[in-house]
Amino acid sequence: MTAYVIRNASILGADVADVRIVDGVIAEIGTTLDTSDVEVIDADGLIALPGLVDLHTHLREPGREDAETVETGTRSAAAGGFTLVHAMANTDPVADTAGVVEQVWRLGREHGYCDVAPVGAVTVGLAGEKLAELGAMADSAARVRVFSDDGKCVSDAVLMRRALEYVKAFDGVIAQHAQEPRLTEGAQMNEGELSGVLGLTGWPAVAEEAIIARDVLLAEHVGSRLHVCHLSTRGSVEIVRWAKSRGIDVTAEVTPHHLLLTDELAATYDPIYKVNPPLRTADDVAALREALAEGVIDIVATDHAPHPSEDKDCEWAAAAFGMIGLETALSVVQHTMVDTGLLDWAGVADRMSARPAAIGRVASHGRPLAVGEPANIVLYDPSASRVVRPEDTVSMSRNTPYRGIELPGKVVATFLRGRPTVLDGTVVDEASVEEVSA
Ligand SMILES: NC(=O)N[C@@H](CC(=O)O)C(=O)O
Ligand SMILES: [Zn+2]
Ligand SMILES: [Zn+2]
Repeated sequence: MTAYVIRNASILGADVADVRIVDGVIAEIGTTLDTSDVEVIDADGLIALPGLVDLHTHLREPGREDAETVETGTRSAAAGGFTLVHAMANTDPVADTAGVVEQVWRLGREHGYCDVAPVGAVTVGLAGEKLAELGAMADSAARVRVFSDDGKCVSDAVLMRRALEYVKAFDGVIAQHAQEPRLTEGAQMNEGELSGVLGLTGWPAVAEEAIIARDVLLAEHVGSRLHVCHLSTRGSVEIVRWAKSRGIDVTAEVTPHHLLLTDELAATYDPIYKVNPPLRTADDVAALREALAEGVIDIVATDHAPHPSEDKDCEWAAAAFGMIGLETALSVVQHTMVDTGLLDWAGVADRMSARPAAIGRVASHGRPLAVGEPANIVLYDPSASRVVRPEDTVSMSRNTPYRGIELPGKVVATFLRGRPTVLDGTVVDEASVEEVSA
């Protein structure tokens, strides 16, 4: 394996140092390291962060390979600075057996752009009727620890209780898509004054908050671990804050789009802004940013949801919910959290690498940048900027809500166990990379 010295990187946005990578591991960190017999990566002006970890990615394979595959989705992830993504279970077939999760895990290993940790479904076929083989998925080669019916809510309280109880045996977590189904029948956008004006059925905040309130109480009752997917309202923040103050083992994520965009975009009737949960108000956005800074919201997760143009380029009511996000996540977090003074780069590393790995119980990612640790590293230029163009995306799908928007920052390089998956801002093609040792 090629050895590297990354020269003059600002480690977590602080001290400037050189980083030596040998055999996939951080071998030395210091100033003016010897560069004989290594490839030198010039990181002047760049920030070094630990490889990012996404707890919520839709890779679409198996079943919707016209939207994304494990190969294209992990390329997109690498381009965004990620070294591990958790692949959501709402595929076709659903990832509700050891066989399917092992297939997804194996595809991730084969393509090698970033690691893939499959999420297992909570219920068979996401149908919300009976528990899937949680234990078999946990014991499989994929070692599943995160279970979710994402896209659908586990709305039956008894099933949710059973699932929370079951995963305790292997330290798993239930990641809930908090959406009370009866309160959101036919829902199209955030419920408020604007939904009335636009004539689109509203998705009230209470539909999210009621499920989160129920679930934190269930998690407390059975002494288990709950994770809240894509939390989107001020009221949800207050419930999670209350639950944490009681010692309930709950964690929560916010997406980049909910940190930046608001429901007013629905007035365009452009379904690029149609997402679940819906874009909320500016007041919600302010609450989400503060909660992420404070740590009440633990992590940023992309909810990268690729859809082909035929599922998005149609009238609002008929369009699919979801937007892509892997390649813009770090830029949106810089814009909303760092450039606003709410979070420093060490905080970004915590919310986008260390904590998501900890929630997913993945020991080999989210590690500090320190000697002896696996060389999962992203080099990021915070002074760069770009106007987002859908045609520049590495993802197979083009449904980015940031089209035409100027965002700061650029991922210059990503290293996965010492092997560059991105160099000079470009994904390193498989053919030209060295074989990773198994
Ligand atoms: N977020 C979305 O709007 N869509 C997701 C499902 C989900 O995350 O709930 C999808 O799978 O497309
Ligand atoms: Zn969801
Ligand atoms: Zn999702």
